[in-house]
Amino acid sequence: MTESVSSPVIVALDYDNADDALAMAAQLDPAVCRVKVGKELFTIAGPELVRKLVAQGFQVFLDLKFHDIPNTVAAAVRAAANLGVWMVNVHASGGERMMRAAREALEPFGAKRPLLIGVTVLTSTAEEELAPVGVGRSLNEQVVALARLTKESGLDGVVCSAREASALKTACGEDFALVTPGIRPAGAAADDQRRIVTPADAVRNGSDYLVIGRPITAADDPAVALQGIVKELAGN
Ligand SMILES: O=c1ccn([C@@H]2O[C@H](COP(=O)(O)O)[C@@H](O)[C@H]2O)c(=O)[nH]1
Repeated sequence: MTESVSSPVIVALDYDNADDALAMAAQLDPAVCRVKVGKELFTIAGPELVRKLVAQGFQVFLDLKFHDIPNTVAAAVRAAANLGVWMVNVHASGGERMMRAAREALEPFGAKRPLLIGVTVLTSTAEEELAPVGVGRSLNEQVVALARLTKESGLDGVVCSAREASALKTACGEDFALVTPGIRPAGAAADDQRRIVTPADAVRNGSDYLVIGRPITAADDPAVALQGIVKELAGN
């Protein structure tokens, strides 16, 4: 696995087959960006594809957002660590006992363990969608509360929108990693995302890692799109 990666970009390999994902990866440099395998690709291509990406030198974020009873989540996170991934995540709303079980499952991996991250509120969620699912707090309050719980449970950071990054650095400290999807270059379509931020603003707000899918993978030339984003960040 590449030890140092020059940009904070994590390219979301959201494809419905392994060949397309590997073709995209072939256009990427593991010294420049990381890659993310999510639910669609993992369901279709499974652990073999993850092993291939790791063998190619990529730091792989396995974005399966586990949410289950503590014993099941602990076992799933352990299985992810055995694949050699760099980062894995669980839903913070699974609660402290679930998150602590996941963290403890990684103890035997020592310094080689993946980063363990809690998902706060999905970047596709808008303020008005919280009340119907029983959340009475404001979106910002909910994100901060879940991030604090994630930190108290011993995890390394959270997934959030870069809109909340500054508040979370204040609430949880500089070392608490902020992983932010919902990144859109100026003028790009929001698609199904609701809390979007440009790459440069995300870094200015305090994001540590920028998860970017369609603005790169659906571009006419994905390598050029990535280069443009990396350049924008370098000028930051
Ligand atoms: O809150 C979240 C958590 C995960 N994601 C994932 O990130 C990418 C974003 O892709 P885009 O094409 O750049 O919108 C995708 O894989 C999501 O599953 C997220 O968007 N928001």
